[in-house]
Amino acid sequence: MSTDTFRLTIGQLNATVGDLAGNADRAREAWEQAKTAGAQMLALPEMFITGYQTQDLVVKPAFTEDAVAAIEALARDCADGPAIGIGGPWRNRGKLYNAYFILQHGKIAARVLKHHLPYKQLFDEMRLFDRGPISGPYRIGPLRIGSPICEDSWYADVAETLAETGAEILLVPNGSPYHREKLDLRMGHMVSRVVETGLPLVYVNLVGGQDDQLYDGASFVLNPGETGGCDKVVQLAPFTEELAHLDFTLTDDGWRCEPGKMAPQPDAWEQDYNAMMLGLREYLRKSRISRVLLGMSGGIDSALVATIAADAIGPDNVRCVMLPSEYTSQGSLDDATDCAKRLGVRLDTVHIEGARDAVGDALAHLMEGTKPDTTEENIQSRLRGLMLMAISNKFGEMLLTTGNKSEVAVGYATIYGDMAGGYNPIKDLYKTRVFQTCRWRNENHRDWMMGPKGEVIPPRIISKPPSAELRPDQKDEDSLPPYDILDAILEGLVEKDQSLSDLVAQGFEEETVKKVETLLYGSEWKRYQAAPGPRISTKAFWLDRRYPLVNRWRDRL
Ligand SMILES: Nc1ncnc2c1ncn2[C@@H]1O[C@H](COP(=O)(O)OP(=O)(O)OC[C@H]2O[C@@H]([n+]3cccc(C(=O)O)c3)[C@H](O)[C@@H]2O)[C@@H](O)[C@H]1O
Ligand SMILES: Nc1ncnc2c1ncn2[C@@H]1O[C@H](COP(=O)(O)OP(=O)(O)OP(=O)(O)O)[C@@H](O)[C@H]1O
Ligand SMILES: NC(=O)CC[C@H](N)C(=O)O
Repeated sequence: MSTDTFRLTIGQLNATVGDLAGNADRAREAWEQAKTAGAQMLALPEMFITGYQTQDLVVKPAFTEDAVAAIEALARDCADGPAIGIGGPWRNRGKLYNAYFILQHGKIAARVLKHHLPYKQLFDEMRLFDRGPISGPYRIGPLRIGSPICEDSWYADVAETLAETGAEILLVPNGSPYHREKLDLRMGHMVSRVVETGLPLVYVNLVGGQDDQLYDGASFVLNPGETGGCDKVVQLAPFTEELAHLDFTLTDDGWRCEPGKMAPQPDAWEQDYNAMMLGLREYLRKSRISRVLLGMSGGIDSALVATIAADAIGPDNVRCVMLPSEYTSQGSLDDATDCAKRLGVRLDTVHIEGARDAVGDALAHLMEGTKPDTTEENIQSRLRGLMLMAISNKFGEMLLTTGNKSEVAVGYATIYGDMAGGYNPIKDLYKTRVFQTCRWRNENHRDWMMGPKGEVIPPRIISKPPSAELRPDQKDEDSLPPYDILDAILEGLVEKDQSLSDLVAQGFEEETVKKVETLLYGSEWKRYQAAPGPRISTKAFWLDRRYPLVNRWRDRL
């Protein structure tokens, strides 16, 4: 065997949390391909055997025992061929580690332990795992490989120690979730590691969805540059499963990877749309649900959710339901029909006036003497939820909710009403971005979309003023600030953790800023009961931002 070349196959693959046998099968298939391609090693992402993130499941000893048994079986099955690097949990002397297992000649030949445990944003690994010591490099054939595990590569020390102890390349297995512009952030850290160590770096990321998280893949390889910088020589596409065979050659300056595939990276609008679509597709597939339904009001939010659903699982698997009352305008009826037709999805109609009157009659003796208020509006929303859940139960279709991030942030939705449902594809998309996303989808079609090409969202739906149509002539802007102002204030409070005085200094009115803060803190309890949805920002409402449900603190101005 040559001592100055090395073929490394990387698997940018999709693992399912808890499906140990299924994940091991995927690893075996990839190994067969690596073997056929003459590779000396197959590298899989972080925690590939268990899927990622496992949350507290990994704390259960029976689960980690099963995971390690699956890794040992994989080692035995793949004894004769390339080595395998695969992520999994490792329990030893009362401690639990996030580890990378190196399988060779039928056995676990080495174990690398994660040193830096991420605990910010959506991560809580300090709570789950023990911090491992910095592990040294391992040898496969002619090559000494160092493997900082994901977060380990965001700091200088692990890579530096590996370089000092003889690593000749850095192979970084990752479970790195998507958010807007994440690739640039990762690239910044990885370029630093290459410049500091002078070693080539292979970044292998998971792909697929897990709960609210999207793993976008987008794996890449960096070679050290001649003048102290570095060169990207391989870039895989985001959001797709892919195996790549990387050829390393020993040069006078050390090991270098031959240039390979350079997949273009789509712009942020496309990546966000892909993430929301894949988030829904993956949540359904991994939950073994094949059909969805949603209430289609003729408004923009439900139109976008219907479009994402049609793209995710095909128009034939999406049912839209119009549930009109006397406040529903002819325009809304026409727009819902038009949108459903353009998307090729089924549209049913269920009237709510009769049920609403029946509820009103049943409650009349208690409500006597009270004035109409949001109570009556919420009854309509709840009746829609009830009807939609009945259809869901009868036909096995999961109900989607349709609240955008601006509404979710201020609690502008009815609990047990339009909040009823299992998954919300636009939960992390501010309303101002909803408009732009609809325009983007109307102008762009990709082969990963199962819905039709063209202007699938009627332009009128995009241009009309948003309304909940729960009373005559109602407009969202009657009770909320205009969405451009609302979203800018929310981004300040949520994404940037700014103070009210920061926002007032930026020119927002004191009264508006205070109102938005009151609505945001006052609706924490609602979000706790809300459906999950794909995370596309750095502060999604779920694991990124964990606020008390009871909270009397308000910022001073
Ligand atoms: N901390 C807490 N923990 C648990 N429950 C709490 C609570 N605080 C109030 N509650 C309960 O929650 C109830 C109030 O919540 P809820 O019933 O939802 O009602 P509420 O938030 O008062 O009203 C719903 C709002 O959403 C708007 N909306 C509704 C539907 C669709 C849209 C749209 O355009 O998308 C907008 C509607 O115009 C209205 O402003 C109270 O009756 C109270 O019992
Ligand atoms: N007439 C209706 N028929 C069917 N579903 C409805 C109807 N009205 C409201 N809904 C459901 O409740 C959700 C919240 O609706 P609402 O119209 O009150 O506010 P919205 O946030 O502006 O949403 P949209 O932009 O979809 O209208 C809608 O997205 C839809 O799923
Ligand atoms: N799994 C990890 O360690 C991920 C943490 C890392 N900072 C990332 O988001 O990419």
